[in-house]
Amino acid sequence: MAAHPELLTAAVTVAIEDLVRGYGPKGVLNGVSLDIAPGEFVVLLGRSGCGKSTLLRALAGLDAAVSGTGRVTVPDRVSVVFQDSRLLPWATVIENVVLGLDGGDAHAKGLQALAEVGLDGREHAWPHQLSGGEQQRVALARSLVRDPQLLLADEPFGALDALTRIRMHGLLRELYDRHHPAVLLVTHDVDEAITLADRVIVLDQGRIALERRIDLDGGSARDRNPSDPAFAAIRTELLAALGVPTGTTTGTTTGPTTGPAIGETPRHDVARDRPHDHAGPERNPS
Ligand SMILES: Nc1ncnc2c1ncn2[C@@H]1O[C@H](COP(=O)(O)OP(=O)(O)OP(=O)(O)O)[C@@H](O)[C@H]1O
Repeated sequence: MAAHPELLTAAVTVAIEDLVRGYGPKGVLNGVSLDIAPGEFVVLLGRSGCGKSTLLRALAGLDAAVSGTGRVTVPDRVSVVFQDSRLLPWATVIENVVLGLDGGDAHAKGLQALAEVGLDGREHAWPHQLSGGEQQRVALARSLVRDPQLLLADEPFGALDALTRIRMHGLLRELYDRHHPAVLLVTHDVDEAITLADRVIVLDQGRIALERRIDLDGGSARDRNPSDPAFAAIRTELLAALGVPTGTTTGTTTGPTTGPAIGETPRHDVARDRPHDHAGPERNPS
């Protein structure tokens, strides 16, 4: 979908108007309208198959094969991070980060981005020499080096172990606070959504079932603790919107060390099965 920069105002970085998408006769998105403000961190939450990735792919311009109507307005600089890092195996870390980047300062920018994700000194490594978490750090560096106005992230931490995932939450928030792009992040994980988002959108059967602003932060410091009763209340609300009864464990219980204590509501992952492997054209892999 083409960008329409003339329509973007200071108040809106993304505008989605009555988006309908389907594969063949199958309806996937059934009229989604959503605006994202500049610098707003929006998390899209929903069960497997509800259309999260389809929406994200529409914003990334990766839905050429999908029929539909509606209008999507995105800024010029959009970066995408997927669940797998999609690094080129035959290119070094720095080559992956700066691939396609113009300008004589590309290398320096790449090194700076790698330092920001904690990988200084690893620029000459090959992707296979990195852990999964490190590969996702490279993917983040590759997206940030392009100074995106919009960062799209499709379950970027879904394949990582619980501890690495928590570290990546911290890193992503740090990078976000420094660069402040608008973000749309897709996840199954309710606690991840509450931890990261300014606003959570619950998608159900291709429609927005709930929009919830996350207003947990008192002062300037961001301190969201899954054991906090206010956090737990939002979790209950989101789970209800997802049709999950309170107190029910519905999937993996990869509880973080900062997560609920024993006896409290367990971590909820609303996936019913493994996420799909989204094969298809990759116009803008970073
Ligand atoms: N390339 C495709 N061809 C046909 N159907 C597809 C294709 N990609 C997705 N679908 C279908 O569209 C629906 C929505 O898929 P989508 O990947 O957007 O869901 P999702 O919410 O991201 O799921 P998950 O959390 O499991 O990744 C699913 O029923 C899926 O089977």
